[in-house]
Formats: sequence, C-alpha cells, structure tokens
Amino acid sequence: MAKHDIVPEEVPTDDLADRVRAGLRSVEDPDLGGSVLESGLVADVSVEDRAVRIAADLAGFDEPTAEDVTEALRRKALATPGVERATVEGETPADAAAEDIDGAAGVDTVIAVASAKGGVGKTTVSTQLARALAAEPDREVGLFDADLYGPNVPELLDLEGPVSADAEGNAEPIDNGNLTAMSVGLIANDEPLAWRGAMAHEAVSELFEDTAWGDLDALVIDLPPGTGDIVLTALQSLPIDGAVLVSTPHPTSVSDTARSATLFEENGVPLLGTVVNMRGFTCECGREHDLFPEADIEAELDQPVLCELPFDERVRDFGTDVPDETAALAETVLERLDDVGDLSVPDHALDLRGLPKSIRHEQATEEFRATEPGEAFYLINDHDPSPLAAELVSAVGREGPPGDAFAEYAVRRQAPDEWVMVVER
Ligand SMILES: Nc1ncnc2c1ncn2[C@@H]1O[C@H](COP(=O)(O)OP(=O)(O)OP(=O)(O)O)[C@@H](O)[C@H]1O
Repeated sequence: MAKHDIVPEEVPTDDLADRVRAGLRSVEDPDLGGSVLESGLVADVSVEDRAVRIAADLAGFDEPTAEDVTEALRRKALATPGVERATVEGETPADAAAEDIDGAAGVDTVIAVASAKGGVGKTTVSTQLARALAAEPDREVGLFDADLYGPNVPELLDLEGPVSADAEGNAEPIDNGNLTAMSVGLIANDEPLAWRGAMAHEAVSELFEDTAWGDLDALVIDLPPGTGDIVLTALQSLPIDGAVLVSTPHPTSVSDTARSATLFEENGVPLLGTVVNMRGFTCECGREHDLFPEADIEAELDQPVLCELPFDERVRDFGTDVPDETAALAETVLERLDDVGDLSVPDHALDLRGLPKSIRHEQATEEFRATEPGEAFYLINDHDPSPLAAELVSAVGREGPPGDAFAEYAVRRQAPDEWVMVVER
C-alpha cells in the first residue's frame, strides 16, 4: 500500500506540517547539537498539496555537511504519512549578506551603456541619457562613470571632488543639480592608471556598492569599452536591469558590437537595443548625408535600434539642454525596460540557492516532473540555470532545445545572484 493511501483524501495542511515538524525534531543540528527545530536551523515548514517545503539555514556549513543535513531533512519529511514530495530550501550566504547595508539598495533601475570600441560616443550617450531621464521633475537620476581608463564624465558634467563619506563610510556622489554622479575619475584624481592591476576589475563594483546613491529611480552606468575583465565583472556583479549598446554605423564597430551583445546575453543581462551614433551629418547647405547608407544595423545585431544620432559638433555644448533625439531615446529605453522587465516569481518557486550543488539538479527535475502539464514551473538559482533546462526536457520525455520543447521557456537574471527560469510543463 502506498503511504498516502493510509491517510484521508484531504489532509489539513496545518496538521501535515505539524506532523513533518514532529518528525524533523529527531534530526540533529551538526553544528550546535540538539534538534534542528530548536537550534533554528529549520526556519519554516510549509505544505501545499502534499508537497512539503523546508526552509533551512545552511549558509554556515561546508558543502558535504549541508548535503547530509538536506538529505536527512528530506528523508524525514518523506517518511511522514501523507507527504508525497519534499524540498529543502536553504538561506544563502547572499541572503545573509543582503542584510548588510549597501549604498545602491535604494536604486530602482540600473541601465548600463556599453560599447565594444572606444571613442564611439558611449560617454556622450550616457550623460545625455541620464540628463534626459532627469528632465522629468519627479525622477531622481544618478550617473556612474565606471570607465576606469578614460573617466570623462567629470569633464562632461563639470564635476569636481573631493568626494566625502557619509556616516556609514560610503562615498557621497556629487550633486550636479538634477543629477547625482560618481566617477572613478573623482576618486583616482589624475591617476587612473593607478587602478590598473589584478584588483582593477573589482574596483568598479566596489565603488558602485560603496557609493551612497540614496533613493534613485534610475541610475545610468557608463561602462568601459570592450569585452575585457572589467566589463565582465561589472556585468556579473552589478544589478543591471538592461543595457544600451552604442555603435557607429562603421562595419567594424557593428561587428564588434555584435560580440558585446553576445557577452551581455551570455551573462543574462537584457539588451535594450543599440544607439547608432554619428550615423550621418547635415552639411551647411542643409542636406543630410548618411555615411553608411547600406548599413542595416537592426538586422545585423538582431535587436532594435533605439535611436540614430547625427554627427553634430555641438554635442559637447548641450549642457543641461536635452535634444529631442535624446528625450525620445530616454522614453524608448523606459519602454524597453518594461518589455524586458523582471519575471514575476510566485511564492512557490523552487529556490535552489544555498542548497548543495550536488542535489540541485535532482531536486529541480523531481519537482518539475511533479508539476501538472500546462502549469508553469519556476526555479531560482544563483547562476545561469540554462544547462539544467536540457535535463528538464529529457526528464519529461521531450526532445530538442527547451525553447522548442516547451510552450513557455524563459531565463532571466533579476539580480547578480538571482536567476529565474520559467518552464511550462
Ligand atoms: N554625435 C556626435 N557628434 C559629434 N561628436 C561626437 C558625437 N558623439 C561623440 N562625439 C565626440 O566623440 C568623442 C568621443 O566621444 P565619447 O567620449 O562619448 O566616446 P566614448 O565611447 O565614451 O569614448 P571612450 O570610452 O573611449 O573614452 C568626444 O570628443 C565626443 O564629443
């Protein structure tokens, strides 16, 4: 007889949760001794449709110990009559660290501006975009100049140090009227080369996090050019909601931009589109000239062109004026952010973070198999869960890439340590 046959059809979930808790009482906390319930290792037990979820604080254990504790908790839960499935979810070191106050905690939306090549107008676009966003009176906007080797934002915005620290020791951004800004150039004075070296790539994310941004609606980051270590670390560690790429219409700039686009996609940062800078110019007689009339950049990069900016020598003298093209760019960027916005994650999503890596795949496939056909399965992980999707395909006897095998399949990085995957079973 299957064990769930010996309990009534409808088991009140509170009773079942109590019975699971009673069973867990005999599992010992390997660190503090005594029961995992008394020691606080098990923070919560919840039940839905005979499926048990145990929230456990495994952050302080090494991998093998966390694995043993997880297995012991699952076995005990599954041994409780009426329980069909048991999942253990761990509080991650990242959850614990989230309690630390981070200078960027009050920032709603982070937009990165990047280019594969130097000199294509990335800083120009970043500052204009930030100014255009800040032109809306109710919107608080910041600009972070992460370009270690050519921090030009202080010059463009006419910013000067010194940078002072607030009571928590975080750097105060410089107030530029309607914008607040921080630049590695303000910290490194005239010696940006001093940032070179093994730790340079970490310096960008440290300065970002150690800046007291306050409550901002939007923060624009001017990334360094290229696809090197600094950009990669910034992509992986900063909470970027979407990226704007800047390219000129020149074929080499476009093909380099395609490489940047791949890097962003591989790191789960949504691409908002491309700004094509210096597309053409208007001569004194008033005629417009397109320098590369054949270039179909939208098709080549397979992503939207957000706007095309002409070559305009007045570009450095706009000051706080917002040209029509950049005002429209800001609106398009906000619309695109809505399009690529975070997936809304239900409470019952399977959170694999904090669990020993060796059991994550098993838990995910088990839970996915138990999902009703046609229902959406949500999974949260601390790194890209895409490789797991192939296992889900075969777990339910399907074939092909996940995008073809399932009616709905999406992976989104909501925060540096929060990747969400949704798959329709
Ligand atoms: N649309 C434009 N029309 C005319 N000049 C422009 C335009 N966009 C940028 N420029 C000029 O081109 C130069 C490079 O621009 P910018 O500093 O914005 O590029 P970048 O990509 O940030 O460069 P890097 O990161 O390599 O320092 C600047 O002198 C800038 O004033």
